[in-house]
Amino acid sequence: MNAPDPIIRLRGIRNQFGSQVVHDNLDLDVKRGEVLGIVGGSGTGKSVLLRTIVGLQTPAAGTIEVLGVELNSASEAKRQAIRKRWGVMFQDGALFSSLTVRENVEVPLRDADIDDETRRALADLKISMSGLPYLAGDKYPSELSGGMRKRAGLARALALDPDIVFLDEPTAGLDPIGAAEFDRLIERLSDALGLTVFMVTHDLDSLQACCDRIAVLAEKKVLVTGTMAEMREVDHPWVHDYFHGPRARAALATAAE
Ligand SMILES: Nc1ncnc2c1ncn2[C@@H]1O[C@H](COP(=O)(O)OP(=O)(O)OP(=O)(O)O)[C@@H](O)[C@H]1O
Repeated sequence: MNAPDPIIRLRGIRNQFGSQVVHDNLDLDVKRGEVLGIVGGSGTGKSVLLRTIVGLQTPAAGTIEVLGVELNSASEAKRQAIRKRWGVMFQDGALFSSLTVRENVEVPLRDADIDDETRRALADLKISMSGLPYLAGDKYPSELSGGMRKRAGLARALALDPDIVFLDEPTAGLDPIGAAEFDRLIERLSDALGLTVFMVTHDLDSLQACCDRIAVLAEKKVLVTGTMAEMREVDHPWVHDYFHGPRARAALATAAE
């Protein structure tokens, strides 16, 4: 069987802020159905890369193809249609504070041609899929813990039954038990829904627990991609230190338990 086309295909991406070049000639393929972890030192442009793919940052050069559509040359209508095929969960959940959790999850569904009751039921379904208690739908973001806010952000990202979800540091700020639960949730959702997950993370436990592949950002590009085991064989100072450091050893030991 031929390998499936990449669901996301980046070629020659350049991002620059003033004289600071963040990405230069960056290429990346994300395969359909995989959970891809994006790692790299602080400031290597992981979040900028995520923002570039979802259209919040316009690159100075390069092409971004999602689901076979080159976004920068596509018509606005085509771009809009592709945008509905993905969901994004930002670090703090990025919820509207004046709306309840259910209303937040309903926001992406507002343009859909469905009645209020169906919209509400769909929102409740995504809330429960994200592991939140049923009553959480009536709460405001300020009434939730950080971990629950992240789950609410995930529920909103899942609102339109996306093909792809983008997660920016989903386990940052969670305690180890909450982080491990979140990893399991991502793994389950990806398996059950065939979701492609693009996850920016610093969390070696997450990489070990739920990523099929890892892409390392360094030297302004995707330096290397591969499995956790393959990363441990890479001869590059940052990659070596990261995947052989004490935290990597702890993550491997936890996974082996
Ligand atoms: N809107 C912006 N204007 C100017 N510089 C920016 C902007 N957004 C990002 N940068 C710069 O681009 C670089 C990459 O930022 P980015 O947030 O993507 O890094 P990161 O790899 O996600 O880092 P971290 O792991 O610390 O979150 C940083 O030096 C940052 O200051």
